[in-house]
Amino acid sequence: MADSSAESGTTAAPAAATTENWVKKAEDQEISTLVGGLNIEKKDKENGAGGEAAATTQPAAGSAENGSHAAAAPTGAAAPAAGAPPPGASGEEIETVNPADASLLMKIIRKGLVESKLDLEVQRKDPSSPLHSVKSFEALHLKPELLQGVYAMGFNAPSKIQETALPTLLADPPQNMIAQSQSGTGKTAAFVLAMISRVDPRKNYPQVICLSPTYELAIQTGEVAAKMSKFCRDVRLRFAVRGEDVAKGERLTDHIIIGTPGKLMDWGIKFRAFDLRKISVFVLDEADVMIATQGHQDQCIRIHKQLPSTCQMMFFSATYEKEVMEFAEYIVPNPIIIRLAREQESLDNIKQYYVKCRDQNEKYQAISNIYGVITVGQAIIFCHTRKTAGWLAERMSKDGHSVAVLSGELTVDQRLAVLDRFRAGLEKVLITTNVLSRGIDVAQVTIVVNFDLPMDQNGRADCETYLHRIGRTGRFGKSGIAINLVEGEHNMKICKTIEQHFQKKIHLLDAENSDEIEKIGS
Ligand SMILES: Nc1ncnc2c1ncn2[C@@H]1O[C@H](COP(=O)(O)OP(=O)(O)OP(=O)(O)O)[C@@H](O)[C@H]1O
Repeated sequence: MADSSAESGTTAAPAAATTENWVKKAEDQEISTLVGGLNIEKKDKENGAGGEAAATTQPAAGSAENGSHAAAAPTGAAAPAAGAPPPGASGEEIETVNPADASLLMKIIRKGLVESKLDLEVQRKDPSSPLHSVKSFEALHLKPELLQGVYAMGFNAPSKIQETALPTLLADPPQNMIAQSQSGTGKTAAFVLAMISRVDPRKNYPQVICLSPTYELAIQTGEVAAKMSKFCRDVRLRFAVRGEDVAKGERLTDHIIIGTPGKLMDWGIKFRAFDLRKISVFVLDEADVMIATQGHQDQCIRIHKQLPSTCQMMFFSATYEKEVMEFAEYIVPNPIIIRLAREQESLDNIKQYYVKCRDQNEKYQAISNIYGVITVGQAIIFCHTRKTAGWLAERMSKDGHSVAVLSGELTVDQRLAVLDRFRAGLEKVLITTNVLSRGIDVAQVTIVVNFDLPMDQNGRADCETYLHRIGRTGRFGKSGIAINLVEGEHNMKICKTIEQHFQKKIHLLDAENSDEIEKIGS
């Protein structure tokens, strides 16, 4: 199939645009003097539009492999011609989520702290030793300039994980920590505060290093550090990321280095631009994303080997899988482990339906009918592949509906643009793939449609993805409706498996009860 994106002008923006946007974002946040001084934008251009940016932000895209580009928003879906049969699940790869991209997107679209009502679990070597917890930032006895920075960020009180983690992270003698809690609960702010607090600005050499899995994630963390240390004028930060270089023979005098493992390894081991043996704090952020990235784990271990035994190790992850914990235990001796259980999504407030469709045309018809009845609220439609998403968008657009498309080959900037438009209500319908199955909190979404039922690569029901697509947490506990388009016996089986798995009835939706949707859609 020809790649028609060029014709429609929707080809992914060059990587430099992404980079520029980060710089722009940093400037917007009044930290241009800090981040701007890094000259990222200029260096990227010199380096030919940041080749590594493409490597770090694009791996999920795979657009070169299958040659299909779905559109950015809203109508220019440049996928197969309208009327062409939509691809089934079998012939094509189901779109998978790149953890680094997903994490970045979540960070950017999140509006603030994710609060949890659930309990924090703490494990430590000596359970009888008292564990401090603070209810205010003052109680941490921070340097006044640092406290000023914290308040200037609008943080009034520590989040749940910060209450327990911060006293330990700041304690003397330093203690190692492994902390796990879902994205958005305040981990970054916690370790950044600890990093700044540990710096002795009188010593002109790097004392703290923080490893992030990708360029963009490192920049995000750097932005938080720059903001928080805004009033600590003698604390210097440096990014060790693509586009940043050290001159031959240069010895770094910055206190905190935030970067990706490859670059940090080059600077610390190959070029000896700083002495890893003088590092007193080592932070490993997004450890779960880190180990999902080829080669990063080994690089982290190589850096870690050079650190002194007295170095305080801080290890943060959003998940608590076996692999992550094995890595954590290798890197972090005698840690205090803090875990905050994830708030589970549930199907409690969701009415679930299925519509029997004989073929793709009937599926399309069902979608058109649903579109017709949404007068208030918005809908998200999930497809397996970006090809199907593009096909559906093209067809709906041709029929005069205004739809947005979000799939994996879009750059982060393009995804944000699509989401911003959708959030603003400029389109009623967002067509997407699994790239968005987690973390959607667009409050006004009332209808979720599974154009393709969630299944794994082997064609088995994927109940977890189903829950992520349509479930709501207590926080967003509004009622909603889920509609599953069921085509053929195999789909029907999947639908039944999902029903049994959650022990929640999925009702048949047909002409007799179609007014149900009208009630919810209005
Ligand atoms: N104590 C606080 N009070 C108010 N807002 C906070 C506080 N701590 C963090 N935040 C804000 O909450 C959001 C999430 O915080 P943070 O990025 O630290 O979470 P995280 O757990 O590190 O997320 P991720 O796993 O995605 O990196 C950010 O917008 C941050 O500015």
